[in-house]
Amino acid sequence: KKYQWELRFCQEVLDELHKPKYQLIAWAFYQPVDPVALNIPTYHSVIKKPMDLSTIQSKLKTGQYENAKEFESDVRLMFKNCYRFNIAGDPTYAAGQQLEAVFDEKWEQ
Ligand SMILES: Cc1ccc(Nc2c(-c3ccc(O)cc3)nc3c(C)cccn23)cc1
Repeated sequence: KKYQWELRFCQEVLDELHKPKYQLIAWAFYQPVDPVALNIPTYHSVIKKPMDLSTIQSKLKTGQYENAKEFESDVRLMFKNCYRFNIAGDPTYAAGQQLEAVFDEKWEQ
């Protein structure tokens, strides 16, 4: 199908974000935010649509993305959530900015 190569590129970009060289800035995004573990009980009242790299990976593997646009909007949602919940200048906010820059670089390659 014509979207096959698009989705193959999405996997390539996702693999890039998981590379060890980005671990320092990506690790907070590997798994869903755990409000209990992180002691942020307000998280789910602030963030209506949580998103993270493991959820994106499973959606890609189970054919839940029709095309690259749908994949990209989940990646952007993940970063928007990070900027909405975290405070500019905080480590996680800065990590999100840096990881989004890596994504942008690879995405528009
Ligand atoms: C008190 C407090 C303040 C900020 C945070 N941010 C944060 C987030 C986070 C990621 C994405 C997101 O949309 C929201 C939060 N992930 C973490 C992790 C893995 C460790 C430490 C802090 N972390 C945690 C606790």
